[in-house]
Amino acid sequence: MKITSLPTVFTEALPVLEKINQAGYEAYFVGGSVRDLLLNRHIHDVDIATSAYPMEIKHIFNRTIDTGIKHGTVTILYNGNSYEITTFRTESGYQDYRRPDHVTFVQNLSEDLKRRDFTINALAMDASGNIIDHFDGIGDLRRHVIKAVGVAENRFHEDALRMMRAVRFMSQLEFNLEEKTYQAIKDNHHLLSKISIERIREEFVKMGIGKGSRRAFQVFLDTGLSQEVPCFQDKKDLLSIFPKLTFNPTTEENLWAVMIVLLKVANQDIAKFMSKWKNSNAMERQVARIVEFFDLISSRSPTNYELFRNDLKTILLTIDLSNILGQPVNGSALVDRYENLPIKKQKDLVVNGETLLKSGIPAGPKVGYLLQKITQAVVEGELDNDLDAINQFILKHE
Ligand SMILES: Nc1ccn([C@@H]2O[C@H](COP(=O)(O)OP(=O)(O)OP(=O)(O)O)[C@@H](O)[C@H]2O)c(=O)n1
Repeated sequence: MKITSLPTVFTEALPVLEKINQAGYEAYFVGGSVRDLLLNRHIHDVDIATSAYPMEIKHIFNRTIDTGIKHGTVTILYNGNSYEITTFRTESGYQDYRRPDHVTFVQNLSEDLKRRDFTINALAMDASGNIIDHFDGIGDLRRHVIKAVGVAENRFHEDALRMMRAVRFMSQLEFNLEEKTYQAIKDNHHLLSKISIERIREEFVKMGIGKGSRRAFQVFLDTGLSQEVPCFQDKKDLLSIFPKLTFNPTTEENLWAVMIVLLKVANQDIAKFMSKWKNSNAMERQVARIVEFFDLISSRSPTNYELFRNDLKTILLTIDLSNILGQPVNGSALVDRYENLPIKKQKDLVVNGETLLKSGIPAGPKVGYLLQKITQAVVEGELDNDLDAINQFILKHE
């Protein structure tokens, strides 16, 4: 197969391939970019594989960064873009089912393609647009199948994360798992426990927000992979709800929001669950806001109006909460309600603890009690956020 019309991301990178070729070495576009080109999907960057050694690449290009010389990778800067160029290699010395300890450079592309995870990822393209496909990756793209290169079990023993990648691609591409690949995951799911949660999380999130997430979740459960993820170990029932949802989360925040709501419905410890994921601090803060926000919605007694943020509005508008909360929830009505709140944060209230003390309320629990009553009445629209009105209200409730 020959591709005659290439997107810019490739045409911009063609001179890089040509320069390597002119120096007497082979060079190809490889991996996800070739797969996505054939699927007509958006391509964010291209990776290059070559017969040249890293030192030779450093001679050919002026501006280079030693990204992973030991593993054969040099990043080059060319015409305002950066490209990762990796020497053809096989991987050996896998210990702990993680990344290889050392790699062996090889002189032909064929060996390099053989070590890759799935047939659809073992494609290469030369500078003239010819596709090199030793494992019928093109056929599998047509059949919508994720199939391991060679013996599936071996691929997963080399890198157990590949089992998560399989379900992630299933979701992103809306593909099926080839039978032997599926069986190999089922037989080897326990190997996933060797992989760090950070690497699992990256694939889990991609799986959770892909178009085929619900089918992928089912496989994540059925193969036993979910059992190997610490926070899901005792949550089979909870996870089984996911494939039945009537919508797909499309952002990471939405995915966590769905998880949180599911945990809430099941009355489970959200903080414990979330801490096991080792999310970034920023995501943790976002998650905390989502948790409090759902508290707000389900209890219908808002206490902290600062929690209402535009980004959370999206969740309300895009997720069918009725489905997960098991009670009718009109997302847009809730958005309207919160948007039109007389006060959106505690500071907006014309009184606070100090002003109440100054007006003669004795120090003690009464202050907090009154403040809460006032806030609630203002939020519910029963009381104006006005000093006179509030003073009248205090007289009645003292
Ligand atoms: N555990 C892994 C990770 C990667 N690869 C190979 O390295 C390529 C590049 O990997 P990566 O950039 O992580 O993923 P992509 O397949 O490019 O997918 P995406 O960019 O969508 O994440 C893959 O296509 C695959 O050939 C592999 O064999 N095993």
